[in-house]
Amino acid sequence: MSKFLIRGGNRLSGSVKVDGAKNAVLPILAASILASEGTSTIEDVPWLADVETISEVIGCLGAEVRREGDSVLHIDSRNVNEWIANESLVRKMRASFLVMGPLLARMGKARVALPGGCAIGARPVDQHIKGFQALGAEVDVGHGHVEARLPEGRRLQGTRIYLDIQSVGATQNIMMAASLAEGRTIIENAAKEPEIVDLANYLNAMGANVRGAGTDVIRIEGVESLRGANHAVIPDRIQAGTFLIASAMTGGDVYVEGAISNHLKPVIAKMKEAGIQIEEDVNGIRVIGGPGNKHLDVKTLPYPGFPTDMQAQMMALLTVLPGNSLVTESVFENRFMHVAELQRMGADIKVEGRTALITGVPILTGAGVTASDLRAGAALVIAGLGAQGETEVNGLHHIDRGYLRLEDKLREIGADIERVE
Ligand SMILES: CC(=O)N[C@H]1[C@@H](OP(=O)(O)OP(=O)(O)OC[C@H]2O[C@@H](n3ccc(=O)[nH]c3=O)[C@H](O)[C@@H]2O)O[C@H](CO)[C@@H](O)[C@@H]1O
Ligand SMILES: C=C(OP(=O)(O)O)C(=O)O
Repeated sequence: MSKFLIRGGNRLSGSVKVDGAKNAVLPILAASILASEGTSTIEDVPWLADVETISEVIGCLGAEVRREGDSVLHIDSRNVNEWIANESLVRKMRASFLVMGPLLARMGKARVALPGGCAIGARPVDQHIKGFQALGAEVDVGHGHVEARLPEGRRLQGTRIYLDIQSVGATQNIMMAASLAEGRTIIENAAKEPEIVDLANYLNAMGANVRGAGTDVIRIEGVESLRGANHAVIPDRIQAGTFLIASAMTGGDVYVEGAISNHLKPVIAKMKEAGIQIEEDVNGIRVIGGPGNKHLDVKTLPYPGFPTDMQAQMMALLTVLPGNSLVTESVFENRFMHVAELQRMGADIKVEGRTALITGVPILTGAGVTASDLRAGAALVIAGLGAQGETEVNGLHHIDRGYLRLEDKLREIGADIERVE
């Protein structure tokens, strides 16, 4: 088992480059199996554990996935001929469920294991299923699987779908399926995340007709077939936000190259509110100083609200801001697993339901801690960078799902961090 050893206290400084977004590339690779002609070339692909998993999932369905260099993938999906996704791979990663919509549209039937919950919540897929049913599929849920079928010889039928929750994954799965449906589909109360826009851009490059992505009404005119296309993945706003907060935690001066400030508005606004200096330009974001001198209230919400995927990292920073800060997690019901670990490092946090009250302490102290999920892990690394003494972060497989060479990147900007086996 590997772990990070972090000796806290170094001020971070310099420039760090953002990779392509994990949460954009996963649906894009799922969508690539919609192409019955041509090949896709996807650039700025971060070769993360999750990206490897989705590549294996589509590989088992008959797609040929070839890596070129560090960040390019070529996908040939012409021979996709399987309709059952590999169960052990799906169980490994929830986002594998995103192959359900494309498979159903391409093959007329699909079976994918129920992804189940994880450390942050139960994470049901009822909105995905509601979408497939509205598009004309018969859906059975049982024995740990979701199976969807179209009547013999029929295509999915365009329809109007109102999502009860602005679910990112359900919006993506329905968008992908509807791209090959007969007629027009309208998704109302759709999620508006930048990763949805990126998926729509890729689908449109494949020959789909998706309009309105990034708003809460998405219109999709179905087409008969899609072809492979070239696409460059958007920068990872969560990785970028993690570096911004890591720098602030150490009172550093870091330029996060490639970060799109428009995608990070709520994070930047909160950091400025805490008294941290942030400079934005077209090529990136610079954060100067920190950790800040004023407590904050933060509530997670669907985009463009404060991202739940930045909640844990922000909480790490709040542990050392003066006064009482409040964090309300409204997207997932159980995303406070990092609290107990931050407490081990001296943080003063009380949790009541979905709200955490954080009373700032002057400094955290290094301790042995364990990541329970991806962003909890990032929060513990941030805490370790600012803490006095040595912090040992275990559970690195969670962190590796979403951060490429995190320790190398942090070391390049001055952190004292190493991975030991
Ligand atoms: C791979 C990926 O892109 N993951 C992101 C995606 O996850 P994911 O797509 O799973 O998140 P959703 O937006 O679907 O989930 C939001 C909320 O809706 C609930 N829900 C969702 C679907 C459904 O059918 N029924 C239902 O009740 C979930 O349990 C959760 O409480 O968006 C989340 C919210 O921004 C992020 O934290 C994840 O990092
Ligand atoms: C929760 C996350 O990912 P996933 O939906 O893949 O679990 C995340 O990226 O923070």
